[in-house]
Amino acid sequence: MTAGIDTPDRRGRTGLDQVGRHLSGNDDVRVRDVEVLASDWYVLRRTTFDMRHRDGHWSTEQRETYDRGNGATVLLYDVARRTVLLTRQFRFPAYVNGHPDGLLVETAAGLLDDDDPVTAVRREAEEETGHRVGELTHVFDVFMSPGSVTERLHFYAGPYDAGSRTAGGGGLAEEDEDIEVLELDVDEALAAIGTTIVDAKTILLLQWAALSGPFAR
Ligand SMILES: Nc1nc2c(ncn2[C@@H]2O[C@H](COP(=O)(O)OP(=O)(O)O[C@H]3O[C@H](CO)[C@@H](O)[C@H](O)[C@@H]3O)[C@@H](O)[C@H]2O)c(=O)[nH]1
Ligand SMILES: [Mg+2]
Repeated sequence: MTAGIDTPDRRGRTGLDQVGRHLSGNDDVRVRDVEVLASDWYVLRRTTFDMRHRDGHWSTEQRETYDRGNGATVLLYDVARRTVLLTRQFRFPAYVNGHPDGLLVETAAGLLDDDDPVTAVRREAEEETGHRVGELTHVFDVFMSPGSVTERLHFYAGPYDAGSRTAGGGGLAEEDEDIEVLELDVDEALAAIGTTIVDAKTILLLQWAALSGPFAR
């Protein structure tokens, strides 16, 4: 009996070794085995598969994949005041990989957990920024790091103003989240790309907003 495989682990999960075994969309890929290497919080798997190359020969490959589920993110914008509402929070993976203090400026975002993307993005926007988003524009759904991380991130944008504010934001105290809410002039935010704004989802949304979204000229 193994927790997470045939009995629930401490997060209630079973069947963690079944994911990916039955893929059938690509005749040139045959999955042979899935091993769970780690599942303390999210799940790291090693998958062995046969792959037919473009010249016709087959090889056996192994790939590790890190599975945190999927996520959703939203750019909150105010066209009249030309501002965007962002967050700042400590991100250990960025800190350990060269970011000077690990405090990343980001659009509000979170994992879907068991919700659909629209429900999840409304929940995260309110928890993190304290604004209840009304209308939402779907922008695109994107693989953020397709060589190793399974996540597909769902992108949205929606207006905010003084009237959409319901609470202070800042994240969930019970999850120890500590999230600062940051209102920036959109031109200042665009100018900060590559220096103080180095989070991919945030850059994608800011550039979309300037090119074809609410701040397009
Ligand atoms: N105990 C524990 N908690 C964790 C761990 N990893 C994450 N958490 C907690 O899990 C929660 C995740 O918060 P969300 O707001 O749902 O997700 P997110 O980390 O903001 O993710 C968003 O941004 C990511 C980075 O751009 C995106 O990858 C993701 O899709 C989403 O948009 C946070 O409370 C975080 O502290 C862990 O290893 N252990
Ligand atoms: Mg979050």
